[in-house]
Amino acid sequence: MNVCMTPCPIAFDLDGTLIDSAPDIHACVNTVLREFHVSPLTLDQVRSFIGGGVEVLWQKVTRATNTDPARMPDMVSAFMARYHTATALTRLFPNVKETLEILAGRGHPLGICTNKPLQPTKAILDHFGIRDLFGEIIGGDSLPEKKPDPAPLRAVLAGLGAHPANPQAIYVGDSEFDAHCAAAVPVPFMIFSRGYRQTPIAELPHAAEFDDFTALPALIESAKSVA
Ligand SMILES: O=C(O)COP(=O)(O)O
Ligand SMILES: [Mg+2]
Repeated sequence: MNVCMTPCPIAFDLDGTLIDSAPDIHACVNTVLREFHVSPLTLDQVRSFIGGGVEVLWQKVTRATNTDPARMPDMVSAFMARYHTATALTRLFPNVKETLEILAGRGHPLGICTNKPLQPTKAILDHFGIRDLFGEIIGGDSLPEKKPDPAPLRAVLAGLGAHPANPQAIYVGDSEFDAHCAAAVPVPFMIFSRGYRQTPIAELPHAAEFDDFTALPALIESAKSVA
């Protein structure tokens, strides 16, 4: 696998990595379930459904609530109508903004590769005043493919100036979708351990693990010496 040459492009996942968005997604899901006269789900349930994008989320919601899958398109539409304004309960994970500013200040081109649709992605980045830090943003509906397919991450890295056939870059994320996507590109994957993954970290391909964003710049620097 290629190693990162400083200052290499760095792509970030969004939900469960930069932002703790599960409370807003949970509230939004339950508002729609209420509208459709379906019993609500817990925050832990909804958090465990995040990572694959909106369709995967709603497949899991309809399964967990024993809802007729034929109702899913209407529920997804009702959810999407609310999703881009669902920012009130979302927080940046600690030290995210400071760390992004440090990495940008060192010259790393930064990007976002998320399965979250583009409109709510841009809305939440604007909400936190961090959208301008990212030179390329690919959402779950930007391309026909979603993570774990490598196409979205390849598109982000190409947009950040990485060589298409030889991307010397790093991906930072929290989930199974991210780990397998990075392995398929391939680029080294750094996993944020406080996110929404369901699998033990040891079972996921990763180059490094961290639980506080203040540790990330040093991990990225040390990736230069990974053989
Ligand atoms: O919206 C989702 O389900 C996942 O979003 P993420 O790719 O930023 O984790
Ligand atoms: Mg995620």
